[in-house]
Amino acid sequence: MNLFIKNVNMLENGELAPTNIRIANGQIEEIGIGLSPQGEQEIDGNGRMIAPGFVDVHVHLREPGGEQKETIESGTQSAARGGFTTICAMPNTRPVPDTIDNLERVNALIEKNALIRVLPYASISIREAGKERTNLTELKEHGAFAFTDDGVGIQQAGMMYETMQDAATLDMTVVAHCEDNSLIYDGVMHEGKRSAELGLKGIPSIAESVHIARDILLAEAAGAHYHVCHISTKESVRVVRDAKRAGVRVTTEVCPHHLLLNEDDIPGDDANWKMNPPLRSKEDVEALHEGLLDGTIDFIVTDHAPHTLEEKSNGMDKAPFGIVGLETAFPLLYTHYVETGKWTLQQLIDWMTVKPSETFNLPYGKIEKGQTADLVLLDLEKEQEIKVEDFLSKGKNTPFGGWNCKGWPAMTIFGGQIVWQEETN
Ligand SMILES: NC(=O)N[C@@H](CC(=O)O)C(=O)O
Ligand SMILES: [Zn+2]
Ligand SMILES: [Zn+2]
Repeated sequence: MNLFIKNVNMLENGELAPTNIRIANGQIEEIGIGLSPQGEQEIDGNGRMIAPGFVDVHVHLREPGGEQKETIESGTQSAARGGFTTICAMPNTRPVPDTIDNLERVNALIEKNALIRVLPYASISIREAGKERTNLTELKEHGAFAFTDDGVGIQQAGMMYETMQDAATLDMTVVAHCEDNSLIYDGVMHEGKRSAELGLKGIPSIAESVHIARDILLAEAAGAHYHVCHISTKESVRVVRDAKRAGVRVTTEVCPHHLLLNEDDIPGDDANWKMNPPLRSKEDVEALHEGLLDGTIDFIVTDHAPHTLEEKSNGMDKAPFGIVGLETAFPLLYTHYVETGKWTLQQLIDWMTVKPSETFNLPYGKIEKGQTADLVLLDLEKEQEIKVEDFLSKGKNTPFGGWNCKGWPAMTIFGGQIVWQEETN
């Protein structure tokens, strides 16, 4: 069924302007104020905003192997509810997509169960164990989006360097979770004032920044595109900024929670506040904001990391790292930064659509004639509390439960099909 989306507002040069969109055969066929329906199914936007479907290159879907936490089906439902139409699945699953067979298994599961586009990462090392490198050429041929061992850092500089050399030849990106294991000291939160107050072990900032500095020099030598995951410290921002100035092909991403929260917000020994990297200091958060605004940080990702209620009820010391994020990212950022005038709506939309797409050469994140019709209708006026029981994700692990936000997705369209819409009564 073709769609005619009428009475919507679209960003044009930073301003919202009324328009209509005709969708045929899954693609955007026409955009314009003067259009009228030609027998398509009509959707009345009622003046709400239409944006490109969001793109998130950092999502943990847990399948195969972690289906009690999330599945490709529940994770993509959650993504659709959050307004996302393209997500990239991290490879810290069981098995890890580290061989052709294991990657093809993921491809088959995506084909069968995904509601939106899922692009799978393949790993850098076998089982993400950091011992033996995977065959990047084969994994690229079988559809790997990029290469990463997210969840752990690559400890050996030599392994990272060889990976980057291969990736440069293959024109692929190396995506890095930066964490030097010799600098973690069994920490469960940021090492600072708050960890001392709570009597919990801290992860120092250098565990991240030292790895980024090392990798930037390796990327320069190898001539590879190197992308830093979930940047969180002020030193990391400085190092990436300097590297960009020096002409190194480095890009990076930041998560909503690292922009919105700092260590002082952690109320106590509650694992809904435990994630990797941890919530850092106020100064770190300020540096992340500066980095985003000056282009050092390229875009926003959720690092959606679902875990079970049981695992997360074990306190900071024992619970796994990670929080969910797909269903709260846009409302949280819209409410706290666009509504308050700190960012423009265009900036936020770009950081969630066209910027990640451009960084990874993906043909998504824009509303243009001939583009695949991946769209989200946003109700910027709708105000509602974040209720974990409403999440379509199996993961309910978030520190944002009970927060009141504006700017909720009302409908998500993927490839010209409605894949999610808010319940109206
Ligand atoms: N971010 C997290 O705290 N956890 C992630 C792993 C990761 O992104 O490093 C997970 O897989 O649970
Ligand atoms: Zn990570
Ligand atoms: Zn991650």
